Amino acid sequence: MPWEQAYATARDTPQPLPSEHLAISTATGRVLAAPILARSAAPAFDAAAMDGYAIAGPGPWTVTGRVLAGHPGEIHPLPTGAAVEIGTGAPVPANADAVLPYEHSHCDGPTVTGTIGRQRHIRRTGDDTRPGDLIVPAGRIVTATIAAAAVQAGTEDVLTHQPPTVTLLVTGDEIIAAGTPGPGQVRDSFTGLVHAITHRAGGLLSASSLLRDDPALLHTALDDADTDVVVVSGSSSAGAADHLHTVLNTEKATWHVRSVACRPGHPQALACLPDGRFVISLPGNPHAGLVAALTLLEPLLRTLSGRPVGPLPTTEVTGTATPVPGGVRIVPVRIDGATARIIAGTGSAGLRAAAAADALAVLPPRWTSGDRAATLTPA
Ligand SMILES: Nc1nc2c(c(=O)[nH]1)N[C@H]1C(S)=C(S)[C@@H](COP(=O)(O)OP(=O)(O)OC[C@H]3O[C@@H](n4cnc5c(N)ncnc54)[C@H](O)[C@@H]3O)O[C@H]1N2
Ligand code: MOO
Repeated sequence: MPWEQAYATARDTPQPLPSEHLAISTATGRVLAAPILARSAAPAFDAAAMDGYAIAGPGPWTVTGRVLAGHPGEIHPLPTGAAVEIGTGAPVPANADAVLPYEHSHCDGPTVTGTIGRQRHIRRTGDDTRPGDLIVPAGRIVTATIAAAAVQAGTEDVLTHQPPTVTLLVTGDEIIAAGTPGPGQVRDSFTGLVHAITHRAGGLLSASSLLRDDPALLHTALDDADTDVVVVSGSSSAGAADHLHTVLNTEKATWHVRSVACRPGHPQALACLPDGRFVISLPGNPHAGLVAALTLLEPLLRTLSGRPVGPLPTTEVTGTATPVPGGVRIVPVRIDGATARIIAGTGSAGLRAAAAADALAVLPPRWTSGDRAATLTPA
């Protein structure tokens, strides 16, 4: 399958997960399934914008009391010719015309004098937001600022898409989770990468384990994975220890992507189990696995989580790369202004070039230096 079609299939095959009500304080990072509307006005009452005196009518004024923010009890209307000392954020008595800041007023015993300027220094009820006003539309990711604006407007719970949950199964007899590899062993490179890409795409990596190359173990682990998506690293190819395709066929999975015309990463795959769980196969070579995670896992999770997947950015790419007949070559690049330069010495196993890169450029079959190419962003 062409690389572009594989990316579009991962993006377009799933539906966003159902929505659920959440307390706004726990909704940061979720995608809104419904707009946030103001439940109450902000400010909720006429409030002083300065410390000073609330005054009614023409001066001089007689000070009759003091109102600070959080004032308990009733606040009486201010008779003409009267003033109350007032603090910023305190409710302004009815009938007050303005707040005179301390620095624009003079107090002599019970009498205050001063000049009302152009500014009245009163924040009127609903000046910022009225009940029913749109705070943000559906589809936006809840940020801390959106959450703060929502509570300011009296909205304490929101409707958001559920985040897709992910299980990672790292296969390979040679793979170790930590420490220094012994002879023939390889330290796992995928758990951190899959965690970061899952998180960036709005998902949750809720389980992760290492599996020996044994089809029965893979079967059981797939059956037991109680998540929306199962990611399997390694075991994607044709070797005697590569069981994933056989196991998925036994499970009667539907293949959506099975081998992609790209290097690195051609054995990557996307399938769906009969119960609706998605399985993504990341080739074991770490650079190939990274490419596959950006090609299939990220767009799949973005759609499941309700995030829009816009067109990939493109940039002018310079340098040399070996073309892939009938497919795309994916290369790490350093971006310098409007141009991306290919980092030399890249293969499908090592990640050093990808670590030094700002992006991975997707070079089409007839690409020559200076042509534009789509880019993916490593996590
Ligand atoms: N006869 C063929 N052989 C291979 C083909 C092919 O088309 N025909 N494709 C090659 C390509 S391309 C890739 S990519 C790999 C894919 O291999 P698998 O997904 O089956 O993975 P393994 O064989 O288990 O491992 C390959 C390689 O990656 C290392 N690896 C695996 N998991 C991890 C991990 N978690 N962290 C770090 N490194 C890992 C593993 O040690 C191997 O070196 O197949 C080619 N062969
Ligand atoms: O996926 Mo393989 O070489 O294309 O690493």
